[in-house]
Amino acid sequence: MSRSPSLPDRPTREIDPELPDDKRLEALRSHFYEIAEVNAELDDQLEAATERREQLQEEADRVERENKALKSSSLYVATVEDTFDDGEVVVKQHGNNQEVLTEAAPRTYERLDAGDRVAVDDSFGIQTVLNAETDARAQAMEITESPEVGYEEIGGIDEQVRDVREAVEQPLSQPEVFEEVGIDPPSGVLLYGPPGTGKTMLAKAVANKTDATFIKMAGSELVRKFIGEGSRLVRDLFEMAREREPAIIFIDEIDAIAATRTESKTSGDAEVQRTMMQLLSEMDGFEARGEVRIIAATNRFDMLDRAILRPGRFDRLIEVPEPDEAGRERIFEIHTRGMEVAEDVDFAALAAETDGYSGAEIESLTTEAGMFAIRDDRTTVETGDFEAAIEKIEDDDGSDVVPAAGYFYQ
Ligand SMILES: Nc1ncnc2c1ncn2[C@@H]1O[C@H](COP(=O)(O)OP(=O)(O)OP(=O)(O)O)[C@@H](O)[C@H]1O
Repeated sequence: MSRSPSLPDRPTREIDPELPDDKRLEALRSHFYEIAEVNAELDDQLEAATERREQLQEEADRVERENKALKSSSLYVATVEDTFDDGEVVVKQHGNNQEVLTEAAPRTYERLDAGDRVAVDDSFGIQTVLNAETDARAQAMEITESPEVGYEEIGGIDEQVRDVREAVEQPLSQPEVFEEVGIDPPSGVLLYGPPGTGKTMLAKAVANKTDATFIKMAGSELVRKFIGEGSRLVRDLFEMAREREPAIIFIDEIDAIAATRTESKTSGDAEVQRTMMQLLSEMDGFEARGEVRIIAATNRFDMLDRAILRPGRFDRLIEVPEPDEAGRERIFEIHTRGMEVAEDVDFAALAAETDGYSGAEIESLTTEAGMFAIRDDRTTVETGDFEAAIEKIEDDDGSDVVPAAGYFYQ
């Protein structure tokens, strides 16, 4: 923006009252001319300022119009492939991968680089350059600075907790131990087992214990929601983790991007392949002793492409099974800690009755029991409430709770 011009000095002149009249008149006249000149100069400046104000107002109106248009119409996300000196730009639209030569307004053009993501309208006019907030990156990743989950809140999988602490926590909290012994800690840890058994909790608890940033990305979302952006988001994920060290990267439902290759050659498959290749290359280029640890989880171990299990990738496998009876009893205790529970409620008996329940199912059972107490106008939850909750859950399911079907271990 141009600087405002400085104002001319105000002319001052002392006129000696002793001067003869004609000399005084002459002096006054020339003072008057000086003032008139300054006045003319100020007039010019005022005119220029008014003109500039009009320009700025026009600019403000234009930005407001653009803003409204952006809010009211749907735009498509595209990636800049190439820029040319004359303001022309090649963009590739996400989803259908259509490449288009378009033009960018000079102001927008100045900010564009190949690889940037932009929003384009129906006629491929570039409306805006996407920044970090509007970026898929922000939506695709869940970032928590040291999540509030402790190991003591995880029941029935003590052995798994110990394994994860050894493989993920220790390399972060005591890297010197690995250095002294001269070994690299496991590169990545894969937690596998049925849904709702505490895999996410475990990853969060490690982040909490090590004061690490927890960055979660769901494989299924990469494939469903961010079509065309998977490999870039995986790159961003690792970059983000490096920026926020110490960090735990948690890739949930990794089977969605790392499933065994199928015969079909649809473009969707190719996209998933690219995402997985990016993941593998990120892991291969990873500093094993660094301050970023990677945990992935899956309910479908049988579907995984073995390439991701090679040494230097997910080379530590930890099975997180459904809790056994003692584990279920512990989980009942954990999830009723904050509840008013009648003295005679027998968690061991409830555990015996809930064969096949996962941690997540026991959690919803305790909530359901609490609801029965509320319906009955009580603040204390009784055995009958738990029984009613079990009945309700099993009725809703149409049968006994069955362990998640369709996954197999090695
Ligand atoms: N072992 C457990 N001890 C205590 N609570 C548990 C346990 N497992 C699951 N839960 C409860 O269930 C919720 C969901 O568990 P979590 O998200 O960790 O499961 P998950 O194994 O990651 O499941 P998914 O495979 O479906 O992502 C937790 O927030 C917790 O309240």
